[in-house]
Amino acid sequence: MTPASTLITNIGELSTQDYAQGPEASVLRDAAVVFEGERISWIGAAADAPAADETMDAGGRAGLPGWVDSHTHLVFAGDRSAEFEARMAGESYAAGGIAVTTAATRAASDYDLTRLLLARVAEAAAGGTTYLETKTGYGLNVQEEQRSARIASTVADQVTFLGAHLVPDGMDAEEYTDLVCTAMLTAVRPYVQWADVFCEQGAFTAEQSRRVLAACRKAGLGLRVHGNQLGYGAGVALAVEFGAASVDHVNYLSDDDVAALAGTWTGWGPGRSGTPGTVATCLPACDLSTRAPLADARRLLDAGVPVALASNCNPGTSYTSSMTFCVATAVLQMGLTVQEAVRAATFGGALALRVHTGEDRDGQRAVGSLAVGHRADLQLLNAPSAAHLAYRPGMPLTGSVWRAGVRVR
Ligand SMILES: N=CN[C@@H](CCC(=O)O)C(=O)O
Ligand SMILES: [Zn+2]
Repeated sequence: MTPASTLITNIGELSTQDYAQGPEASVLRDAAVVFEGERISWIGAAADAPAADETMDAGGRAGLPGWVDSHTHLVFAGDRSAEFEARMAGESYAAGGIAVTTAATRAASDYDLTRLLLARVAEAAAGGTTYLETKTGYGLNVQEEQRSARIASTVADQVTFLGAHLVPDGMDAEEYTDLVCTAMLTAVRPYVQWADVFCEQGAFTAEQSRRVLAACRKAGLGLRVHGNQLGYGAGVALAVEFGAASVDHVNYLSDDDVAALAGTWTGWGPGRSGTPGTVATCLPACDLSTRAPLADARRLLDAGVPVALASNCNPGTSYTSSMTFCVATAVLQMGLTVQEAVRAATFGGALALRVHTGEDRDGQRAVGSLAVGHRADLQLLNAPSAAHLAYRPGMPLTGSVWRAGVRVR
């Protein structure tokens, strides 16, 4: 049973990602945290910590918010390791592989799809992920997209409708786009908070993407876009035009794309209130698995665009939910500092999902940073500092993990 209050003390380095007092003040030494139920009730110097029902000594280990994985595709069945092997032998990635997963997903029972999803979420939690979004997109007809959305909504923190992932075999692209915007949208609507579109050659054109985004916005959904993954294109511009919360992949960006994203953040700053703009979500595990150029997160941050790091866990382009792998790659190969990478994988993801604030909205507490009133999502590393995530890549550094005050590892 979870005690009413828990004190975790002797945390050698606590990266709170709470910029209310500025970035420097967000890393505490010799710190402690108190959870009451699902929320953080106290945070500060270990020497000043109040008593609690239960105490845990962190032994000088590092603490940080649980990872917020803002981009996954976890509702699927089947295996595409042959496609991966072919890619490693020189084939290039094409959106058409999605059809293989669609066939396997449609053939799976509700029980099997739920079991697979639960196992993937448990794997992510074991790696320190305490909040995650997942998408539909392997059903691709009204009944199957609704089924994916329904199953996802029982397990994931947030669900995104991605009916516009690929035009299924045998359907005309225009007719399918109409279906996504009408009957399919109505069928999934009770189960989802967001809509997404794969705006790319081989998937949906800019015009089709625009129709999907307009219909989903009218239905009251928040928007996100898979954009600029396989080449330069309209994804970023559309995301900005529609006020999307994020545009994801962003491997091929023109100067205009970067400037447009930066423009959405005018008047907003970390630690201050204001209306957030469009987050650029980088997916390094996907870039490596598709042998694509790593998204230029350094350029985005330097231009003033907040970046999220996410796993994009899916069977085609990124079959891993390891956020520690993404963080290590961002530091070692994408030019981010350790704190920038940790921030992108915690606060950045929360910003992309609009759960970064401290308001207790519909039972939703802020995640992605550690402060009084936020959800008690904490991970302790088997290391004295967050730097070890990149200093010792591939090592089993995830120690204890709490999600909403409950120990999950
Ligand atoms: N790019 C589009 N969708 C997924 C890949 C889906 C698949 O190939 O199964 C992605 O984000 O990479
Ligand atoms: Zn994706």
